[in-house]
Amino acid sequence: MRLDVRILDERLRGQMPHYATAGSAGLDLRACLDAPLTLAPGDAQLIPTGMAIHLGHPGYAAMILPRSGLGTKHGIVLGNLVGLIDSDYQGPLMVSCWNRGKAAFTIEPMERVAQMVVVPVVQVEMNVVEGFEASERGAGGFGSTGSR
Ligand SMILES: O=c1ccn([C@H]2C[C@H](O)[C@@H](COP(=O)(O)OP(=O)(O)OP(=O)(O)O)O2)c(=O)[nH]1
Ligand SMILES: [Mg+2]
Repeated sequence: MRLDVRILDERLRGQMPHYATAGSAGLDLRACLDAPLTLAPGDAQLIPTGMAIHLGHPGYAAMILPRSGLGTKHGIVLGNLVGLIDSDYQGPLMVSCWNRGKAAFTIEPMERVAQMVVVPVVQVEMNVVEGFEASERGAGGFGSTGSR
């Protein structure tokens, strides 16, 4: 599908988020920083991606997720764990970068810091009931099926 995007940082032109391979799910988002940003262990900073998107239909959302390399090798994940972008949001797309590691990490301007996945959404209407039709699981959870 086509996604309306506004470029807010001219440096993005020519390096717009794109699918790195034919089968990629995520579009890498760049840190539109003016200077390198060092995150001390435990620090989080909201970083602009240099663009705004408008999904424009309640049947879609976008999720911002960590990149696995940065997350596992350097502890750079997201301050909100997952970013959820509403279909009617038109403001600057931001990434909260959190250094959950033990060493400082420097994010360079225009480095790819996270990835965005567009997903389908079902909006529901709450239907209040007194009880549920029986299911195989019922209220079992939190390991109820065993751990091995
Ligand atoms: O990582 C993120 C998370 C959110 N947003 C933007 C898009 C999203 O549609 C909006 C609101 O996000 P959310 O609903 O998660 O935050 P909130 O704290 O509930 O704010 P609001 O009261 O504005 O909904 O902020 C981002 O740019 N990056
Ligand atoms: Mg909200």
